Amino acid sequence: MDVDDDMPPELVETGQGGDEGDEPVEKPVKVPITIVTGYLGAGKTTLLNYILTAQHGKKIAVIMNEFGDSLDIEKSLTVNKGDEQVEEWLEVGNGCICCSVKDTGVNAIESLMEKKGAFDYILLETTGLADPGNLAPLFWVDDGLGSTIYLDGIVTLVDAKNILRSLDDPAGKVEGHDDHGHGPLMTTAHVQISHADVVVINKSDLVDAAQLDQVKARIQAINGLAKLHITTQSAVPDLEGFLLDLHAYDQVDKLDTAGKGHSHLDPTISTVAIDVPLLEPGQLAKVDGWLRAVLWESEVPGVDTKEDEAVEVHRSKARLAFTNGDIKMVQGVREVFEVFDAPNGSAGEGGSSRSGKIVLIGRQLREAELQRSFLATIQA
Ligand SMILES: Nc1nc2c(ncn2[C@@H]2O[C@H](COP(=O)(O)OP(=O)(O)OP(=O)(O)O)[C@@H](O)[C@H]2O)c(=O)[nH]1
Repeated sequence: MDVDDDMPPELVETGQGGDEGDEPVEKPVKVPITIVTGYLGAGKTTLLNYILTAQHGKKIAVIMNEFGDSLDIEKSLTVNKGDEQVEEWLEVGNGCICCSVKDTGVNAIESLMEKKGAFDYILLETTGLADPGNLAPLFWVDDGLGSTIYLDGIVTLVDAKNILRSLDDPAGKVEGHDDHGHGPLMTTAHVQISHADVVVINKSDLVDAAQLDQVKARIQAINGLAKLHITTQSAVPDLEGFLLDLHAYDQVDKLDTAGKGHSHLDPTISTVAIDVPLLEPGQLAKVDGWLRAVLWESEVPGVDTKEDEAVEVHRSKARLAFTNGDIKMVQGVREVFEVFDAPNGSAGEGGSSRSGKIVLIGRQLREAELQRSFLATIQA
């Protein structure tokens, strides 16, 4: 990797005390972190090696979560910074970083940056069995906590030859999602795709055009929002916008699902889009309440949902337009969601500012029912 050792550190020292007069207030530059997930053998290591050798001139920390069979108390984090490889030991309670590190993971990465200097970018490779929905909220740290890292997005690699089999293989049933023994099979492959902001369909050399189309259609049926890239040897054409600088959690740029999630090609997970009319400012609380019912309680307000029909939302995004000209956005992963003002000058999706949309990705999402429930709630 081409690293200029004289490159100024990106982490600007925070000013001490408040009496510097005209001194500009120095704030730490936040370092984006992308979570790279994907089934065993999909090509994650190939991707990370590809990034480390690409001539992009950025200092990128690649954190590989070495995960063996045993539940060791310590896991090795191998961090590649330029030519230098350093080993850091990260304490975890048990299991892998994704399910047990919680705040420790963020702290460990921050202390690593303190010791080793700032990176432009951090890529965190998860184990093949990781459920990114457990990991993302840990790195989606509240601004108020003053973290020096922020979650930029989730990239999922899939193996074009094996992904359809993985989605239908009962051996891959994901743990920690209670469906009361009902409902179609949900595998680790499902949750890795449903949470993804970018899906890289790798090993495209091992399938023909028709098989590739089938893979694409199935993935889009699950996650109608993710960007898809087709690769061999994990060679993405560029880094920015493909793997880095995704801003998947602090912007809502496009909510164009174009009906992709409606195909019912996947029995388990779908993407639904709910039209949101122009809202009065006072209706925001109702929208918030509706989202809480759906995301927190797994309920669809006004619908008597049977236990085995409970909704489970993995990813949510929304754009809300108000009569006073305000545009608000919603970002969510599992039950964690955030409503924020659209960045200045952004209409959010380049569309009309007089209407909005809520897009949900998850299990048991019945679009017409959700649409009716939403309208009834905001009009009540
Ligand atoms: N044919 C083909 N093989 C590939 C491609 N990309 C990677 N491979 C090979 O597939 C194997 C698995 O790739 P890895 O990058 O180790 O996959 P991984 O996702 O890191 O796998 P785990 O560490 O087991 O989770 C390696 O032997 C790679 O050389 C590709 O596009 N086509």
